[in-house]
Amino acid sequence: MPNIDYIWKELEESYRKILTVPSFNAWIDQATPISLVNNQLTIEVPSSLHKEYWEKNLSTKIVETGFKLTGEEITPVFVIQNNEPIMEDKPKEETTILPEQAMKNGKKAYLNPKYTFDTFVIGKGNQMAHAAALVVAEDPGATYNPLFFYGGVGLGKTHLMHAIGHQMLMNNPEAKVKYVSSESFANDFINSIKNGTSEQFRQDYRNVDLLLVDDIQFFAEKEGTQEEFFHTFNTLYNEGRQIVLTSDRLPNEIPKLQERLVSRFAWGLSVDITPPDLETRIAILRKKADAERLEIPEDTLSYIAGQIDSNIRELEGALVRVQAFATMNSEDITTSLAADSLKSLRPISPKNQLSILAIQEKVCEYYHIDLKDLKGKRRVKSIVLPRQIAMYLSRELTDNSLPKIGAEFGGKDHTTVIHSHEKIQQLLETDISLQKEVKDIKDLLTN
Ligand SMILES: Nc1ncnc2c1ncn2[C@@H]1O[C@H](COP(=O)(O)OP(=O)(O)OP(=O)(O)O)[C@@H](O)[C@H]1O
Repeated sequence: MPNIDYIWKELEESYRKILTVPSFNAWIDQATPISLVNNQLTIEVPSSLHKEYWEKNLSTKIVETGFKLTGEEITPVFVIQNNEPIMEDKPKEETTILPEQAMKNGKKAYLNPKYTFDTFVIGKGNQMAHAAALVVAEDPGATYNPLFFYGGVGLGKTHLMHAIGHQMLMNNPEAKVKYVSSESFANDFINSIKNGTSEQFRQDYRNVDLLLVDDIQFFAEKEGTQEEFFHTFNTLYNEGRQIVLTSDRLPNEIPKLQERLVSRFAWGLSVDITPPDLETRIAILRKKADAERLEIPEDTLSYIAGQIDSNIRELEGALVRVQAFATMNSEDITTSLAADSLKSLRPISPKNQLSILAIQEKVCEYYHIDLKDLKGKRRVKSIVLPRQIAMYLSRELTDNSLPKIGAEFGGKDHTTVIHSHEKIQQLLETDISLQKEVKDIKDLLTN
């Protein structure tokens, strides 16, 4: 009987022949064979979404190949990884270059040619979002409609959205893809009313195969735009066209978003993108450095990745800064040069350095209460207010998502965090002593 490594290698080879490079990277590369016992092949995958996809689309191949190699019936069993980070230690797949036609169509659809699946590094915080994006790109309108990405600033939501557009155009160059920010949608709508071109507006938005709308939190409070978007959504959805949306938070957390939109957005799949872990940040920098043909030692990449822990846009900015600094001084890029060039960045990004725990501890110290109580459920006023302040500050001073903040407060729901944030925000408008207290705590935290 051939061993598990041999069988897996053969399987990889056969998948390579039938899958696109992004699909191979998303499904096969992210899976790990664990054991082969009594003809049962156990395979570890990162999420339930991966498990479903494997079971539905990829497992027949295992039975087929297994039989060819062993003469026996091999049964695949999928288990979900125990939150292990994914390390990029496998050789890189060759890059797919966008065919010229797909590139042209992508430009027409306002897609950034750099935001493809190939340039996207898969890591712990985004592997589910990446997999969902791929499913939608390969089979638009069929599985997750709408697909909704949410998460903090600069974590790759727009990138994945564009990648879906590019992939769809690669598969079908005739596909009509439209990408807009929610503000552009609102502006187009308002202009169409002003110029009497409502019919054209509708044609533009309702005759597409894929509509990508970025940052829909900016729909908040725009009644007319929401109304129009509601009809656009319905038309596209009813015709089986794919809709992909992004926001910095879940639909039900967007203030003044109409209930009927919130409920429609929940018809599909909402996926959170969380900040990348250190390995992923290093992998992103390495990919970027390779693309720019920069010579950077590994330890320098690790150093830079260690400086910026939540926003990938800032991470890329740091690399550009180091590169510019090296060019200006005609020096090679080393860790000490990176440290010099990033020195001045550090004080202006306290947002990245504060942890929720640091905020909680400072608030406890300030109000003389126990951390246990702050994170607990007691509803006495002397604890409730500091708890709300700590949640407020966690939202204001860190990039953590609402669910993450809730979790750090003894497993509270994200809606509790929203409520607390709103409550303190409201009080701060009029309550002078609270203004002073919050300012004192902020000063203590940032000095
Ligand atoms: N996993 C990743 N691999 C490679 N590059 C990434 C990844 N995630 C993000 N980036 C890069 O980081 C930058 C910011 O990403 P993007 O604009 O997609 O973030 P966003 O989540 O849409 O942010 P915002 O909330 O500001 O709209 C882009 O240049 C993008 O290419």
